Amino acid sequence: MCIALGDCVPHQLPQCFWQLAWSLFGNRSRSAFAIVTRNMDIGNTTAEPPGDGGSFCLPPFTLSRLPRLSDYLPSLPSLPNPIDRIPFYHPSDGFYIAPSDIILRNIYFDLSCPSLPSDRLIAYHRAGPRRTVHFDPAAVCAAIVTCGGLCPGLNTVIRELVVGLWEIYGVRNIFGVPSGYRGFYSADPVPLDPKMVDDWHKRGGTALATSRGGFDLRKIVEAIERHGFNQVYCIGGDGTMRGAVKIFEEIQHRKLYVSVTGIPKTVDNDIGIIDRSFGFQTAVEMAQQAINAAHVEAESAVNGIGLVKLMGRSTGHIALHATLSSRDVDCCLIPENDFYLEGKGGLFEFLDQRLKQNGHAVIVVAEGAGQDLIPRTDAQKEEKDESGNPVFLDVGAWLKSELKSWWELNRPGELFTVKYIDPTYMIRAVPANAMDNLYCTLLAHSAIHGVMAGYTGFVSGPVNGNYGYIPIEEVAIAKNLVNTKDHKWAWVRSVTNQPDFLKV
Ligand SMILES: Nc1ncnc2c1ncn2[C@@H]1O[C@H](COP(=O)(O)OP(=O)(O)OP(=O)(O)O)[C@@H](O)[C@H]1O
Ligand SMILES: O=P(O)(O)OC[C@H]1O[C@](O)(CO)[C@@H](O)[C@@H]1O
Ligand SMILES: [Mg+2]
Repeated sequence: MCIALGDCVPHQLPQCFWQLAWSLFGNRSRSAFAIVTRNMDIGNTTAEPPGDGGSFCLPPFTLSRLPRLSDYLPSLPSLPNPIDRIPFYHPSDGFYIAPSDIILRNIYFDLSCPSLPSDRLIAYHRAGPRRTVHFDPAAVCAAIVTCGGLCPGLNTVIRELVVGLWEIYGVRNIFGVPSGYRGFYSADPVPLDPKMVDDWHKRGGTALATSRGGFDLRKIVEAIERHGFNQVYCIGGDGTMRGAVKIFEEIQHRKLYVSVTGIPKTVDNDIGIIDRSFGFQTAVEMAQQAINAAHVEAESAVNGIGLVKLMGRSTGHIALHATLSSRDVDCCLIPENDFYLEGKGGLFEFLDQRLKQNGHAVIVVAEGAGQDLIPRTDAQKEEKDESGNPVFLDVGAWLKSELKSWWELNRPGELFTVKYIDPTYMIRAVPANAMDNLYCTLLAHSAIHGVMAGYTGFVSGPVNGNYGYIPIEEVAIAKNLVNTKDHKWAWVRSVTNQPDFLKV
Protein backbone atom coordinates (compact mmCIF):
# COMPACT_ATOMS: atom_id res chain seq x y z
CA MET A 1 0.00 0.00 0.00
CA CYS A 2 1.35 3.40 -0.83
CA ILE A 3 0.29 6.90 -0.04
CA ALA A 4 1.44 10.14 -1.59
CA LEU A 5 1.39 13.03 0.85
CA GLY A 6 1.28 16.49 -0.65
CA ASP A 7 2.62 19.23 1.58
CA CYS A 8 3.94 17.59 4.72
CA VAL A 9 7.04 18.97 6.33
CA PRO A 10 9.48 16.06 6.27
CA HIS A 11 10.11 15.89 10.02
CA GLN A 12 6.37 15.64 10.64
CA LEU A 13 5.91 12.83 8.22
CA PRO A 14 5.68 9.75 10.38
CA GLN A 15 3.02 11.28 12.62
CA CYS A 16 0.75 12.78 9.94
CA PHE A 17 1.40 9.86 7.64
CA TRP A 18 0.13 7.33 10.13
CA GLN A 19 -2.86 9.49 11.01
CA LEU A 20 -3.85 9.65 7.35
CA ALA A 21 -3.00 6.05 6.72
CA TRP A 22 -5.01 4.85 9.63
CA SER A 23 -7.98 7.03 8.83
CA LEU A 24 -7.99 5.54 5.34
CA PHE A 25 -7.05 1.93 5.85
CA GLY A 26 -7.45 1.10 9.53
CA ASN A 27 -5.03 -1.04 11.44
CA ARG A 28 -3.46 -3.19 8.78
CA SER A 29 -0.21 -4.48 10.05
CA ARG A 30 2.70 -5.07 7.69
CA SER A 31 1.46 -2.63 5.04
CA ALA A 32 4.25 -0.63 3.51
CA PHE A 33 3.79 3.08 3.04
CA ALA A 34 6.05 5.30 1.02
CA ILE A 35 6.33 8.93 1.92
CA VAL A 36 6.37 11.44 -0.86
CA THR A 37 6.61 15.18 -0.39
CA ARG A 38 6.44 18.02 -2.86
CA ASN A 39 10.13 18.71 -2.42
CA MET A 40 10.99 15.23 -3.70
CA ASP A 41 11.95 13.60 -0.42
CA ILE A 42 11.07 10.06 -1.29
CA GLY A 43 10.79 7.27 1.22
CA ASN A 44 13.48 6.58 3.75
CA THR A 45 11.49 7.02 6.86
CA THR A 46 11.09 4.94 9.95
CA ALA A 47 7.65 4.94 11.41
CA GLU A 48 5.88 2.92 13.98
CA PRO A 49 2.38 1.80 13.11
CA PRO A 50 0.09 2.43 16.09
CA GLY A 51 -0.79 -0.83 17.76
CA ASP A 52 1.36 -2.87 15.42
CA GLY A 53 4.27 -3.14 17.77
CA GLY A 54 6.90 -3.30 15.01
CA SER A 55 8.79 -0.63 13.15
CA PHE A 56 10.24 -0.59 9.68
CA CYS A 57 12.26 1.55 7.39
CA LEU A 58 11.63 1.90 3.66
CA PRO A 59 14.76 2.52 1.63
CA PRO A 60 14.59 5.51 -0.75
CA PHE A 61 12.84 5.19 -4.06
CA THR A 62 14.82 5.82 -7.22
CA LEU A 63 13.19 8.21 -9.66
CA SER A 64 13.75 6.79 -13.12
CA ARG A 65 15.44 9.48 -15.17
CA LEU A 66 13.61 10.57 -18.30
CA PRO A 67 15.64 11.74 -21.28
CA ARG A 68 14.98 15.32 -22.34
CA LEU A 69 15.80 17.18 -25.51
CA SER A 70 17.55 19.74 -23.30
CA ASP A 71 20.10 17.02 -22.33
CA TYR A 72 21.82 17.73 -25.63
CA LEU A 73 20.09 20.92 -26.84
CA PRO A 74 20.62 23.42 -24.02
CA SER A 75 19.00 26.46 -25.63
CA LEU A 76 15.52 25.20 -26.42
CA PRO A 77 12.59 27.60 -26.45
CA SER A 78 10.67 27.57 -23.19
CA LEU A 79 7.10 28.76 -23.68
CA PRO A 80 3.94 28.97 -21.59
CA ASN A 81 1.67 26.01 -22.23
CA PRO A 82 -0.87 26.95 -24.95
CA ILE A 83 -3.51 25.27 -22.78
CA ASP A 84 -3.48 28.51 -20.77
CA ARG A 85 -5.31 30.13 -23.65
CA ILE A 86 -7.96 27.44 -24.18
CA PRO A 87 -11.30 28.49 -22.69
CA PHE A 88 -12.39 24.91 -21.83
CA TYR A 89 -9.56 24.17 -19.45
CA HIS A 90 -9.11 27.11 -17.06
CA PRO A 91 -5.92 25.59 -15.65
CA SER A 92 -6.15 25.98 -11.89
CA ASP A 93 -3.74 25.11 -9.10
CA GLY A 94 -2.71 21.50 -9.45
CA PHE A 95 -3.77 21.32 -13.10
CA TYR A 96 -0.22 21.24 -14.38
CA ILE A 97 2.00 18.35 -13.42
CA ALA A 98 5.25 19.38 -11.74
CA PRO A 99 8.58 17.61 -12.27
CA SER A 100 8.27 16.52 -8.64
CA ASP A 101 4.99 14.64 -9.25
CA ILE A 102 5.77 10.96 -9.36
CA ILE A 103 4.08 7.58 -9.38
CA LEU A 104 5.45 4.34 -7.91
CA ARG A 105 6.16 1.25 -9.97
CA ASN A 106 5.40 -1.10 -7.09
CA ILE A 107 2.86 -0.42 -4.42
CA TYR A 108 3.10 -3.52 -2.29
CA PHE A 109 6.06 -4.77 -0.34
CA ASP A 110 6.94 -7.59 1.98
CA LEU A 111 8.45 -5.90 4.99
CA SER A 112 9.64 -9.19 6.40
CA CYS A 113 12.36 -9.27 3.71
CA PRO A 114 15.72 -8.28 5.22
CA SER A 115 16.35 -5.91 2.32
CA LEU A 116 13.93 -4.74 -0.32
CA PRO A 117 15.35 -5.26 -3.80
CA SER A 118 16.20 -1.92 -5.42
CA ASP A 119 14.40 -2.88 -8.64
CA ARG A 120 11.15 -2.75 -6.68
CA LEU A 121 11.77 0.77 -5.44
CA ILE A 122 11.37 2.66 -8.68
CA ALA A 123 9.35 5.81 -9.28
CA TYR A 124 8.37 7.46 -12.57
CA HIS A 125 7.42 10.99 -13.52
CA ARG A 126 3.66 11.44 -13.58
CA ALA A 127 2.15 12.01 -17.02
CA GLY A 128 0.18 15.13 -17.90
CA PRO A 129 0.47 18.72 -19.12
CA ARG A 130 3.43 20.80 -17.94
CA ARG A 131 3.34 24.52 -17.21
CA THR A 132 5.93 25.22 -19.89
CA VAL A 133 6.51 23.55 -23.25
CA HIS A 134 9.62 23.24 -25.39
CA PHE A 135 7.90 23.27 -28.77
CA ASP A 136 6.29 26.21 -30.48
CA PRO A 137 3.08 24.63 -31.88
CA ALA A 138 3.51 26.56 -35.12
CA ALA A 139 6.88 24.86 -35.63
CA VAL A 140 5.77 21.31 -34.80
CA CYS A 141 5.77 18.69 -37.52
CA ALA A 142 4.49 15.41 -36.05
CA ALA A 143 4.74 11.90 -37.52
CA ILE A 144 2.59 8.97 -36.42
CA VAL A 145 3.46 5.37 -37.32
CA THR A 146 1.80 2.04 -36.48
CA CYS A 147 3.88 -1.17 -36.56
CA GLY A 148 3.42 -4.89 -35.86
CA GLY A 149 0.13 -6.79 -35.63
CA LEU A 150 -3.31 -5.26 -35.32
CA CYS A 151 -4.90 -4.41 -32.03
CA PRO A 152 -8.30 -2.90 -31.21
CA GLY A 153 -7.85 0.83 -30.58
CA LEU A 154 -5.01 1.59 -32.99
CA ASN A 155 -7.21 3.97 -34.95
CA THR A 156 -8.42 5.61 -31.74
CA VAL A 157 -4.84 6.36 -30.69
CA ILE A 158 -4.10 7.88 -34.11
CA ARG A 159 -7.31 9.91 -33.97
CA GLU A 160 -6.59 11.20 -30.50
CA LEU A 161 -3.00 12.11 -31.35
CA VAL A 162 -4.28 14.16 -34.27
CA VAL A 163 -7.17 15.75 -32.37
CA GLY A 164 -5.08 16.33 -29.22
CA LEU A 165 -2.20 17.96 -31.08
CA TRP A 166 -4.58 20.06 -33.15
CA GLU A 167 -7.17 21.11 -30.57
CA ILE A 168 -5.15 21.25 -27.35
CA TYR A 169 -1.84 22.55 -28.66
CA GLY A 170 -2.78 24.17 -31.96
CA VAL A 171 -0.44 22.03 -34.05
CA ARG A 172 -1.28 22.06 -37.77
CA ASN A 173 1.40 19.86 -39.34
CA ILE A 174 0.54 16.25 -38.50
CA PHE A 175 1.41 13.32 -40.77
CA GLY A 176 0.68 9.61 -40.87
CA VAL A 177 3.56 7.36 -41.96
CA PRO A 178 2.05 4.55 -44.07
CA SER A 179 2.79 0.83 -43.55
CA GLY A 180 4.98 0.75 -40.44
CA TYR A 181 8.65 1.65 -40.04
CA ARG A 182 9.42 0.91 -43.70
CA GLY A 183 6.96 3.67 -44.66
CA PHE A 184 9.34 6.37 -43.40
CA TYR A 185 11.59 5.80 -46.38
CA SER A 186 9.36 4.04 -48.90
CA ALA A 187 6.14 6.06 -48.95
CA ASP A 188 4.92 9.63 -48.83
CA PRO A 189 3.62 10.87 -45.47
CA VAL A 190 -0.14 11.47 -45.36
CA PRO A 191 -1.34 14.82 -43.92
CA LEU A 192 -3.88 14.29 -41.13
CA ASP A 193 -6.42 16.63 -39.58
CA PRO A 194 -9.35 16.27 -37.15
CA LYS A 195 -11.95 16.17 -39.92
CA MET A 196 -10.21 13.32 -41.67
CA VAL A 197 -9.85 11.16 -38.54
CA ASP A 198 -13.23 12.07 -37.08
CA ASP A 199 -14.77 8.57 -37.08
CA TRP A 200 -11.59 6.48 -36.94
CA HIS A 201 -12.27 5.34 -33.37
CA LYS A 202 -15.20 3.36 -34.75
CA ARG A 203 -13.00 1.39 -37.13
CA GLY A 204 -10.90 -1.68 -36.50
CA GLY A 205 -7.35 -2.04 -37.84
CA THR A 206 -5.09 0.90 -38.59
CA ALA A 207 -5.99 3.42 -41.26
CA LEU A 208 -2.27 4.10 -41.71
CA ALA A 209 -1.57 0.39 -42.42
CA THR A 210 1.11 -1.56 -40.59
CA SER A 211 3.85 -4.06 -41.37
CA ARG A 212 6.54 -6.23 -39.83
CA GLY A 213 10.25 -5.97 -40.64
CA GLY A 214 11.64 -3.16 -42.80
CA PHE A 215 13.53 -1.51 -39.97
CA ASP A 216 16.41 0.34 -41.64
CA LEU A 217 17.67 2.75 -39.00
CA ARG A 218 19.76 4.98 -41.25
CA LYS A 219 17.00 5.35 -43.82
CA ILE A 220 14.37 6.02 -41.14
CA VAL A 221 16.37 8.77 -39.41
CA GLU A 222 17.32 10.34 -42.74
CA ALA A 223 13.64 10.39 -43.69
CA ILE A 224 12.75 12.01 -40.37
CA GLU A 225 15.29 14.75 -41.12
CA ARG A 226 14.23 15.09 -44.74
CA HIS A 227 10.54 15.50 -43.92
CA GLY A 228 11.32 17.88 -41.06
CA PHE A 229 9.52 15.76 -38.46
CA ASN A 230 10.31 16.94 -34.93
CA GLN A 231 7.85 14.74 -33.03
CA VAL A 232 7.70 11.01 -33.76
CA TYR A 233 4.92 8.88 -32.24
CA CYS A 234 5.57 5.12 -32.60
CA ILE A 235 2.57 2.93 -31.85
CA GLY A 236 3.41 -0.75 -31.53
CA GLY A 237 4.43 -3.73 -29.44
CA ASP A 238 7.74 -4.85 -27.94
CA GLY A 239 9.46 -4.97 -31.35
CA THR A 240 8.26 -1.47 -32.19
CA MET A 241 9.53 -0.23 -28.83
CA ARG A 242 12.97 -1.78 -29.49
CA GLY A 243 12.99 -0.03 -32.86
CA ALA A 244 11.94 3.26 -31.23
CA VAL A 245 14.86 2.96 -28.77
CA LYS A 246 17.26 2.74 -31.72
CA ILE A 247 15.65 5.71 -33.48
CA PHE A 248 15.79 7.74 -30.27
CA GLU A 249 19.46 6.84 -29.68
CA GLU A 250 20.43 7.76 -33.24
CA ILE A 251 18.54 11.04 -33.02
CA GLN A 252 20.27 11.78 -29.73
CA HIS A 253 23.62 10.89 -31.31
CA ARG A 254 22.94 13.32 -34.17
CA LYS A 255 21.70 15.95 -31.66
CA LEU A 256 18.47 16.49 -33.59
CA TYR A 257 15.60 18.58 -32.30
CA VAL A 258 13.26 15.58 -32.54
CA SER A 259 11.34 13.97 -29.70
CA VAL A 260 10.54 10.24 -29.98
CA THR A 261 7.82 8.54 -27.97
CA GLY A 262 6.37 5.05 -27.89
CA ILE A 263 2.72 4.20 -27.36
CA PRO A 264 2.64 0.56 -26.30
CA LYS A 265 0.28 -1.67 -28.22
CA THR A 266 -0.14 -5.42 -28.12
CA VAL A 267 -3.25 -7.52 -28.15
CA ASP A 268 -1.31 -10.24 -26.27
CA ASN A 269 -0.79 -7.90 -23.27
CA ASP A 270 2.83 -9.02 -23.16
CA ILE A 271 4.38 -5.59 -22.50
CA GLY A 272 5.68 -5.18 -18.96
CA ILE A 273 5.52 -2.32 -16.42
CA ILE A 274 2.21 -0.86 -17.67
CA ASP A 275 -1.00 -2.22 -16.19
CA ARG A 276 -2.29 -3.63 -19.46
CA SER A 277 -2.13 -2.74 -23.11
CA PHE A 278 -4.97 -1.10 -24.99
CA GLY A 279 -7.28 -3.36 -26.97
CA PHE A 280 -6.73 -6.24 -24.58
CA GLN A 281 -10.13 -5.88 -22.91
CA THR A 282 -11.85 -5.76 -26.29
CA ALA A 283 -9.95 -8.86 -27.42
CA VAL A 284 -10.98 -10.77 -24.28
CA GLU A 285 -14.62 -9.86 -24.90
CA MET A 286 -14.39 -11.20 -28.47
CA ALA A 287 -12.60 -14.32 -27.25
CA GLN A 288 -15.48 -15.00 -24.93
CA GLN A 289 -17.90 -15.07 -27.82
CA ALA A 290 -15.81 -17.81 -29.41
CA ILE A 291 -15.79 -19.75 -26.14
CA ASN A 292 -19.58 -19.42 -25.89
CA ALA A 293 -19.93 -20.88 -29.38
CA ALA A 294 -17.53 -23.72 -28.54
CA HIS A 295 -19.55 -24.47 -25.42
CA VAL A 296 -22.85 -24.58 -27.30
CA GLU A 297 -21.34 -26.88 -29.96
CA ALA A 298 -19.80 -29.19 -27.36
CA GLU A 299 -22.94 -29.35 -25.21
CA SER A 300 -25.09 -30.19 -28.20
CA ALA A 301 -23.03 -33.21 -29.22
CA VAL A 302 -22.41 -36.63 -27.74
CA ASN A 303 -18.94 -36.58 -26.23
CA GLY A 304 -18.42 -33.12 -27.70
CA ILE A 305 -15.25 -31.15 -27.31
CA GLY A 306 -15.17 -27.43 -28.07
CA LEU A 307 -11.64 -26.29 -28.81
CA VAL A 308 -10.78 -22.58 -29.08
CA LYS A 309 -7.37 -21.24 -30.09
CA LEU A 310 -6.64 -17.71 -28.95
CA MET A 311 -3.81 -15.30 -29.61
CA GLY A 312 -0.86 -15.24 -27.29
CA ARG A 313 2.53 -15.85 -28.86
CA SER A 314 4.50 -16.11 -25.65
CA THR A 315 1.91 -15.17 -23.06
CA GLY A 316 -1.47 -16.61 -22.16
CA HIS A 317 -3.19 -13.47 -20.84
CA ILE A 318 -6.05 -13.54 -23.36
CA ALA A 319 -6.69 -17.26 -22.76
CA LEU A 320 -6.51 -16.81 -18.99
CA HIS A 321 -8.81 -13.79 -18.83
CA ALA A 322 -11.32 -15.26 -21.28
CA THR A 323 -11.35 -18.48 -19.25
CA LEU A 324 -11.93 -16.69 -15.98
CA SER A 325 -14.69 -14.52 -17.36
CA SER A 326 -16.43 -17.29 -19.26
CA ARG A 327 -16.58 -20.08 -16.64
CA ASP A 328 -17.48 -22.55 -19.42
CA VAL A 329 -13.89 -23.65 -19.86
CA ASP A 330 -12.68 -27.04 -18.64
CA CYS A 331 -9.02 -26.60 -19.46
CA CYS A 332 -6.89 -23.54 -20.28
CA LEU A 333 -3.52 -24.16 -21.91
CA ILE A 334 -0.98 -21.32 -21.99
CA PRO A 335 2.66 -21.00 -23.10
CA GLU A 336 3.86 -20.35 -19.54
CA ASN A 337 2.62 -23.74 -18.32
CA ASP A 338 3.83 -26.87 -20.10
CA PHE A 339 1.30 -29.64 -20.57
CA TYR A 340 1.31 -33.22 -21.84
CA LEU A 341 -1.30 -35.44 -23.40
CA GLU A 342 -0.86 -39.06 -22.32
CA GLY A 343 -0.56 -40.86 -19.01
CA LYS A 344 -1.38 -40.03 -15.45
CA GLY A 345 -2.13 -36.35 -14.89
CA GLY A 346 -2.21 -35.71 -18.65
CA LEU A 347 -4.83 -33.93 -20.78
CA PHE A 348 -6.42 -37.11 -22.16
CA GLU A 349 -6.99 -38.64 -18.73
CA PHE A 350 -8.59 -35.39 -17.58
CA LEU A 351 -10.85 -35.13 -20.64
CA ASP A 352 -11.89 -38.74 -20.26
CA GLN A 353 -13.17 -37.95 -16.77
CA ARG A 354 -14.89 -34.75 -17.86
CA LEU A 355 -16.69 -36.45 -20.73
CA LYS A 356 -17.89 -39.18 -18.38
CA GLN A 357 -19.11 -36.57 -15.87
CA ASN A 358 -20.58 -33.90 -18.16
CA GLY A 359 -20.75 -35.38 -21.65
CA HIS A 360 -18.79 -32.45 -23.06
CA ALA A 361 -15.72 -30.29 -22.44
CA VAL A 362 -14.28 -26.95 -23.58
CA ILE A 363 -10.55 -26.38 -24.10
CA VAL A 364 -8.96 -22.97 -24.61
CA VAL A 365 -5.43 -22.98 -25.96
CA ALA A 366 -3.15 -19.99 -26.51
CA GLU A 367 -1.35 -20.15 -29.86
CA GLY A 368 2.09 -20.37 -28.23
CA ALA A 369 1.17 -23.26 -25.91
CA GLY A 370 2.46 -26.78 -26.56
CA GLN A 371 4.71 -25.73 -29.44
CA ASP A 372 7.47 -28.08 -28.29
CA LEU A 373 5.04 -31.03 -28.50
CA ILE A 374 4.19 -30.51 -32.18
CA PRO A 375 6.42 -32.42 -34.58
CA ARG A 376 8.11 -30.11 -37.08
CA THR A 377 10.71 -30.18 -39.80
CA ASP A 378 14.11 -28.48 -39.44
CA ALA A 379 12.93 -25.77 -41.84
CA GLN A 380 9.83 -25.17 -39.73
CA LYS A 381 12.02 -24.88 -36.62
CA GLU A 382 13.94 -22.03 -38.23
CA GLU A 383 11.00 -20.15 -39.67
CA LYS A 384 10.71 -16.49 -38.64
CA ASP A 385 8.43 -13.63 -39.74
CA GLU A 386 9.82 -10.41 -41.27
CA SER A 387 10.45 -8.98 -37.81
CA GLY A 388 12.32 -12.07 -36.62
CA ASN A 389 9.52 -13.49 -34.47
CA PRO A 390 9.25 -17.31 -34.53
CA VAL A 391 6.46 -18.67 -36.70
CA PHE A 392 4.28 -21.14 -34.84
CA LEU A 393 2.50 -24.24 -36.03
CA ASP A 394 -1.25 -24.41 -35.46
CA VAL A 395 -1.62 -25.90 -31.99
CA GLY A 396 -5.39 -26.07 -32.39
CA ALA A 397 -5.32 -28.19 -35.55
CA TRP A 398 -2.65 -30.44 -34.04
CA LEU A 399 -4.63 -30.88 -30.82
CA LYS A 400 -7.82 -31.68 -32.72
CA SER A 401 -6.06 -34.40 -34.65
CA GLU A 402 -4.40 -35.84 -31.48
CA LEU A 403 -7.76 -35.89 -29.70
CA LYS A 404 -9.38 -37.81 -32.54
CA SER A 405 -6.59 -40.39 -32.66
CA TRP A 406 -6.78 -40.86 -28.89
CA TRP A 407 -10.53 -41.42 -29.00
CA GLU A 408 -10.41 -43.85 -31.93
CA LEU A 409 -7.75 -45.88 -30.15
CA ASN A 410 -9.48 -46.02 -26.77
CA ARG A 411 -13.21 -45.84 -27.49
CA PRO A 412 -13.57 -47.08 -31.07
CA GLY A 413 -17.06 -46.81 -32.50
CA GLU A 414 -18.34 -44.42 -29.82
CA LEU A 415 -19.64 -41.04 -30.88
CA PHE A 416 -17.15 -38.20 -30.46
CA THR A 417 -16.68 -34.82 -32.03
CA VAL A 418 -14.19 -31.95 -31.78
CA LYS A 419 -15.40 -28.54 -32.91
CA TYR A 420 -12.34 -26.39 -33.46
CA ILE A 421 -12.88 -22.62 -33.48
CA ASP A 422 -10.03 -20.33 -34.49
CA PRO A 423 -11.10 -16.70 -33.92
CA THR A 424 -7.47 -15.51 -34.04
CA TYR A 425 -7.84 -12.44 -36.24
CA MET A 426 -11.45 -11.77 -35.29
CA ILE A 427 -10.50 -10.78 -31.76
CA ARG A 428 -7.97 -8.17 -32.85
CA ALA A 429 -9.51 -6.75 -36.04
CA VAL A 430 -12.52 -5.19 -34.31
CA PRO A 431 -12.90 -1.58 -33.12
CA ALA A 432 -12.08 -0.91 -29.48
CA ASN A 433 -14.84 -1.11 -26.89
CA ALA A 434 -15.81 1.93 -24.80
CA MET A 435 -13.24 1.41 -22.05
CA ASP A 436 -10.42 0.75 -24.50
CA ASN A 437 -11.39 3.86 -26.45
CA LEU A 438 -11.16 5.90 -23.29
CA TYR A 439 -7.84 4.31 -22.46
CA CYS A 440 -6.47 5.06 -25.95
CA THR A 441 -7.47 8.70 -25.56
CA LEU A 442 -5.64 9.06 -22.25
CA LEU A 443 -2.58 7.33 -23.69
CA ALA A 444 -2.46 9.59 -26.74
CA HIS A 445 -2.98 12.79 -24.78
CA SER A 446 -0.38 11.76 -22.15
CA ALA A 447 2.12 11.15 -24.93
CA ILE A 448 1.44 14.57 -26.48
CA HIS A 449 1.85 16.39 -23.15
CA GLY A 450 5.19 14.64 -22.53
CA VAL A 451 6.52 15.40 -25.98
CA MET A 452 5.43 19.05 -25.88
CA ALA A 453 7.18 19.34 -22.51
CA GLY A 454 10.43 18.30 -24.18
CA TYR A 455 10.72 14.73 -22.96
CA THR A 456 11.99 12.15 -25.42
CA GLY A 457 12.76 8.42 -25.46
CA PHE A 458 9.78 7.66 -23.26
CA VAL A 459 6.57 5.70 -23.19
CA SER A 460 3.40 6.80 -21.47
CA GLY A 461 1.16 4.31 -19.75
CA PRO A 462 -0.80 3.45 -16.65
CA VAL A 463 1.16 2.02 -13.73
CA ASN A 464 -1.05 0.93 -10.85
CA GLY A 465 -3.83 3.08 -12.28
CA ASN A 466 -1.80 6.30 -12.61
CA TYR A 467 -0.35 7.51 -15.88
CA GLY A 468 3.40 7.90 -15.93
CA TYR A 469 6.33 8.44 -18.28
CA ILE A 470 8.67 5.47 -18.47
CA PRO A 471 12.02 5.42 -20.29
CA ILE A 472 11.43 3.54 -23.51
CA GLU A 473 14.39 1.17 -22.99
CA GLU A 474 12.77 -0.11 -19.81
CA VAL A 475 9.51 -0.87 -21.61
CA ALA A 476 11.28 -2.44 -24.60
CA ILE A 477 12.83 -5.14 -22.41
CA ALA A 478 10.13 -5.65 -19.79
CA LYS A 479 8.05 -8.73 -20.53
CA ASN A 480 4.65 -9.38 -18.99
CA LEU A 481 4.27 -13.14 -18.59
CA VAL A 482 1.50 -14.96 -16.75
CA ASN A 483 2.85 -15.81 -13.32
CA THR A 484 1.76 -19.41 -12.82
CA LYS A 485 2.74 -19.23 -9.17
CA ASP A 486 0.34 -16.43 -8.24
CA HIS A 487 -3.28 -16.31 -7.21
CA LYS A 488 -4.70 -15.62 -10.65
CA TRP A 489 -3.41 -18.85 -12.12
CA ALA A 490 -4.50 -20.74 -8.99
CA TRP A 491 -7.93 -19.20 -9.60
CA VAL A 492 -7.97 -20.54 -13.15
CA ARG A 493 -7.14 -23.99 -11.84
CA SER A 494 -9.82 -23.77 -9.18
CA VAL A 495 -12.42 -22.69 -11.75
CA THR A 496 -11.51 -25.41 -14.25
CA ASN A 497 -10.17 -28.08 -11.89
CA GLN A 498 -7.66 -28.88 -14.60
CA PRO A 499 -4.46 -30.80 -13.87
CA ASP A 500 -1.27 -28.90 -13.03
CA PHE A 501 0.64 -31.02 -15.58
CA LEU A 502 3.54 -31.43 -13.18
CA LYS A 503 4.73 -34.95 -14.00
CA VAL A 504 5.01 -37.04 -10.84
N1 LIG B 1 15.26 -5.35 -32.09
C1 LIG B 1 14.69 -4.54 -32.99
N2 LIG B 1 15.36 -3.46 -33.45
C2 LIG B 1 14.80 -2.63 -34.35
N3 LIG B 1 13.57 -2.81 -34.85
C3 LIG B 1 12.87 -3.86 -34.45
C4 LIG B 1 13.38 -4.78 -33.49
N4 LIG B 1 12.45 -5.74 -33.28
C5 LIG B 1 11.41 -5.43 -34.08
N5 LIG B 1 11.66 -4.30 -34.77
C6 LIG B 1 10.77 -3.65 -35.75
O1 LIG B 1 9.57 -3.21 -35.11
C7 LIG B 1 8.46 -3.41 -35.96
C8 LIG B 1 7.38 -4.21 -35.25
O2 LIG B 1 7.95 -5.40 -34.67
P1 LIG B 1 7.08 -6.73 -34.51
O3 LIG B 1 6.62 -7.20 -35.84
O4 LIG B 1 7.87 -7.68 -33.70
O5 LIG B 1 5.74 -6.27 -33.78
P2 LIG B 1 5.51 -5.68 -32.35
O6 LIG B 1 5.80 -4.24 -32.35
O7 LIG B 1 6.25 -6.50 -31.34
O8 LIG B 1 3.95 -5.83 -32.20
P3 LIG B 1 3.12 -7.18 -31.94
O9 LIG B 1 4.06 -8.23 -31.44
O10 LIG B 1 2.11 -6.79 -30.93
O11 LIG B 1 2.50 -7.53 -33.22
C9 LIG B 1 8.97 -4.10 -37.20
O12 LIG B 1 9.09 -3.13 -38.23
C10 LIG B 1 10.33 -4.64 -36.81
O13 LIG B 1 11.24 -4.66 -37.88
O1 LIG C 1 -0.18 -12.93 -38.44
P1 LIG C 1 0.48 -11.72 -37.92
O2 LIG C 1 -0.11 -10.44 -38.36
O3 LIG C 1 1.96 -11.74 -38.12
O4 LIG C 1 0.25 -11.68 -36.36
C1 LIG C 1 0.23 -12.77 -35.50
C2 LIG C 1 0.79 -12.41 -34.17
O5 LIG C 1 0.48 -11.10 -33.77
C3 LIG C 1 -0.02 -11.07 -32.46
O6 LIG C 1 -1.39 -10.81 -32.53
C4 LIG C 1 0.59 -9.94 -31.65
O7 LIG C 1 1.93 -10.14 -31.45
C5 LIG C 1 0.28 -12.45 -31.89
O8 LIG C 1 -0.66 -12.89 -30.96
C6 LIG C 1 0.29 -13.30 -33.10
O9 LIG C 1 1.16 -14.40 -32.99
MG1 LIG D 1 5.77 -8.34 -30.36
